[in-house]
Amino acid sequence: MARTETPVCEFGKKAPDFALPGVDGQIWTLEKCKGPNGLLVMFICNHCPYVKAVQDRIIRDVKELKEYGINAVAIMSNDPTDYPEDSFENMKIVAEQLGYPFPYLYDETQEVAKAYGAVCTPDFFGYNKDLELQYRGRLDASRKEAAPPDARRELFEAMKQIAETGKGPEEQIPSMGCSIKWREPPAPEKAEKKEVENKKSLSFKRITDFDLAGKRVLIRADLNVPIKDGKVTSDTRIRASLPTIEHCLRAGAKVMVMSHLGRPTEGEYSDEFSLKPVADRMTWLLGRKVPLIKDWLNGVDLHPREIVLFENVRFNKGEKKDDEALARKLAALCDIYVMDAFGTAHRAEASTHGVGRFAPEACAGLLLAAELDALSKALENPERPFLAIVGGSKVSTKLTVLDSLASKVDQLIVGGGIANTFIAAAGHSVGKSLYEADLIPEAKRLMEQAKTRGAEIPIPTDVVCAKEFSESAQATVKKVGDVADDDLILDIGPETAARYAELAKSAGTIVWNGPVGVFEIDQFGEGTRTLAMAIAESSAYSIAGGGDTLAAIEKYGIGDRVSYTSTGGGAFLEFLEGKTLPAVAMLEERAK
Ligand SMILES: Nc1ncnc2c1ncn2[C@@H]1O[C@H](COP(=O)(O)OP(=O)(O)O)[C@@H](O)[C@H]1O
Ligand SMILES: O=C(OP(=O)(O)O)[C@H](O)COP(=O)(O)O
Repeated sequence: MARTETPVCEFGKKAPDFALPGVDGQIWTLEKCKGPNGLLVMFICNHCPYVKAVQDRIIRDVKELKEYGINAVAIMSNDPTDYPEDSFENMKIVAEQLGYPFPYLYDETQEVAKAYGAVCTPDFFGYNKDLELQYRGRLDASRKEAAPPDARRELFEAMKQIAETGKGPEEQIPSMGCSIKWREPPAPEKAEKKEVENKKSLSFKRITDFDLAGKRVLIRADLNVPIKDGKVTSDTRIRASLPTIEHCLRAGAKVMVMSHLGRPTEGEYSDEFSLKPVADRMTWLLGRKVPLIKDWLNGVDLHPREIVLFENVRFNKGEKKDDEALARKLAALCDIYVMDAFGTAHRAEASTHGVGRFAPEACAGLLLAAELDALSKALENPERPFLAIVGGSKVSTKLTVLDSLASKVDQLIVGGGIANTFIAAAGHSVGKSLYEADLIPEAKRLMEQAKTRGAEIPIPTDVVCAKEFSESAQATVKKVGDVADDDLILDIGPETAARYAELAKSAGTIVWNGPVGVFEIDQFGEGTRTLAMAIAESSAYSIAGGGDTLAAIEKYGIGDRVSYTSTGGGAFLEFLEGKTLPAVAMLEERAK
């Protein structure tokens, strides 16, 4: 999502005409849209955070401007292929839900955006009664977050002035937003970051090798996303899974999607780990109902182009242990099994591995194939110094990969529960913090090993502690040697964060998995925020991945400044280690 600013206003330029379909079923032209004293043409879309931040202000301003004889029209010109939230169907839903008081039009060919010279969403064009351009500035000081309620209403004031005098203000501050998603992007950035050619040819079947019409297709996606109060708080993994799902639906398949969520007790249903919020979010993104099926092991009847989501695979006994009987049951549900869960490809479980051994056909989905292609290319010849940042809470999964990772990278920094284990290994108290006592000897060995190579795994010199794990807990910065027995270390301290940020700024390549603190709670998020900003500002090629890391990237708004974001965390660390991921090994085996 590239951030873009609008150019200066070309005063007097005439508004290009158009005839576009609206969400109300009508065709709208410039003449039909215009008000007695002028017209506000807005290029907006559904998915862009800059638009979402001001939707309510746009509605307010448009309503009030009508009183001054100014009408408004909104045009959506994005290619929805990679942004299904922007589909015409979803435009209808958004317009209805928010009660847009203006026509919302779909510019499918993108010709209208090109004729206007629109660059981003939101991009505002304010015209006087003769349809001459008088304003090309922003709505107000909002960016991805809404500006304070008393922020100057720059767009409103300018349009009011245009209604009254026919002229816009001299001083105009450009609008900022996500770039328009062009069908044939000229953007070198996109080519550089996403269109990675497949140098290492991977020997497995791909979904595009099959005729899917009428076939029962079982897709294993990784929809393990953060959820709070029954709502998905970061849907990046869901959106990344949609191209495969939409490909299958378009091809006329009967589509069954399965995923895990969190780590529930196997064999037991629990509301806490239900995929219900995910089904709701998918319904919204796809613009069609995605029913969640609770009892699915014995199969479901579907028509071609129908889709269902199966309830959490980890509610099934035997899932984690890759139980053969369970895997055979899953395999019997389909004609083609599609492994698309890159984030879980490092797990040999019944739904990621066993099922593929027994299904009539097994292949990789679009996401899995794209991730493997992109990561192989990006890591082929990394620019040095090569820095890895490993944090988060999955200590046993991640600490054990550090061994081979340490020999691949020039610098390794640790955070979260992993750093706590290293702090304990260095002989300090970690109080009641998350750490893995069993892995202290391994952490000591890694530190020794790094020293003999003349390298170092630095441990934090200061940390942020609390007495309890809660949103209202008080944060106290302490020297690492001063942690009390009843303390929880929940973040790296400011001195440590600044040191790590310097390393990030001077790196040639950065891989980042795992927040370095409990970033979901603001008072323990400063370490992760500092590091995220340093990654964003660094000229290094940066790769970041992991369910919660993606959420942190979203929270700190650096998505467009990370070179490549992967949906995998542990999976991409293991891939980086050089391991063949079990799910990929299974696909390769099936292709023999
Ligand atoms: N010091 C800490 N103590 C407890 N939890 C932590 C700590 N630091 C980070 N975390 C938690 O780790 C979680 C992310 O860990 P993980 O799942 O390993 O990352 P990812 O999903 O990006 O691979 C976050 O929810 C964060 O709150
Ligand atoms: O979130 C995931 O991994 P990640 O935290 O390493 O990104 C995957 O969905 C795998 O989940 P798991 O580590 O519970 O097997």
